[in-house]
Amino acid sequence: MYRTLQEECYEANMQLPRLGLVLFTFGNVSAVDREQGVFAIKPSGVSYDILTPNDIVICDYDARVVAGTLRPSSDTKTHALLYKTWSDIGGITHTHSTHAVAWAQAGLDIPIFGTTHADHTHHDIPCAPVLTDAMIEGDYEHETGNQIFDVFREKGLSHTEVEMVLLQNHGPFTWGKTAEKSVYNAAVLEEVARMAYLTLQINPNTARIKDTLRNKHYQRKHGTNAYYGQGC
Ligand SMILES: O=C(CO)[C@@H](O)[C@H](O)COP(=O)(O)O
Repeated sequence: MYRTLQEECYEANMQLPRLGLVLFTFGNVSAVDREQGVFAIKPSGVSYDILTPNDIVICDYDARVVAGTLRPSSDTKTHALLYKTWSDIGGITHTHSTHAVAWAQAGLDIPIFGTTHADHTHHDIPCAPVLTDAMIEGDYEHETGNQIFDVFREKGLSHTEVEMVLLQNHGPFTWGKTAEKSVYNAAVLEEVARMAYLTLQINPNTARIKDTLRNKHYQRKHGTNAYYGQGC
C-alpha cells in the first residue's frame, strides 16, 4: 500500500550521504502522498549504511505513525506541520551540512551575492530566530514548524519562491515539489552557504548582487518567459 512512497523516501534519503550532506545519522528526508494523506520519513537514529525501504515509517499530518515498526525521525512533527500547512509541497529535507549550519549558528540570513544563489531564489536565505525557552521545553518540534512560518511571514516571503530556511543554532530545512527536489535544494543551500562564507573571507564588505542581474538570473529560470534548459 505504501511501498512506492517508502521507496521514493528511501532513495531521497540515500542521496544525503552520497552528496556529502550528512554524517552518521544526521538529517532526514520525507516524501508525501497527498491522495492517501500520509508521508513517509526516515526512522530516527538509523544509519544510512543499513537503512532499507522497509524501515521507512508512514505518518499522518498529525505525526501519528500509520505504518512501520520503527520510531520515526525525531523531527517528524516539524515535517507534519509543514505538510499540513503548505499543501503544495511534496518533500522535505533536514540536514546538518557544515556551511548551512555555520550560518544558522551565527544567526544570520545568507545574503544574495551572486548568480548561483539568484538562479535558485531571488532573496536572502532567511534565518529564523531561536525559539523561546517555553517553546523549546514545550512541543519543540511542532514549534520548530511555526518558527519557519513566522520568519516567512515577517519577511514577506513565499515558500514556493524560497524553498529553504535556516533555524538559528540548529540548521537547515528545505522543501520542494518532490522529496528529490528537496534534497536538490539542500545541496544548493549548502553550496550557496559555502560560497557566501568564502566571499566574505575575501572581502568582508562585499555588496549584494545588483537587482537587475539578480532578477535576470531568477526570471530566466523561473519567470513566465523562462528559457533556461530544454523546457518540459
Ligand atoms: O536535529 C537533529 C538532532 O539534533 C536531527 O535532525 C538528527 O540529525 C536526525 O534525527 P533523526 O531523524 O535520526 O531522529
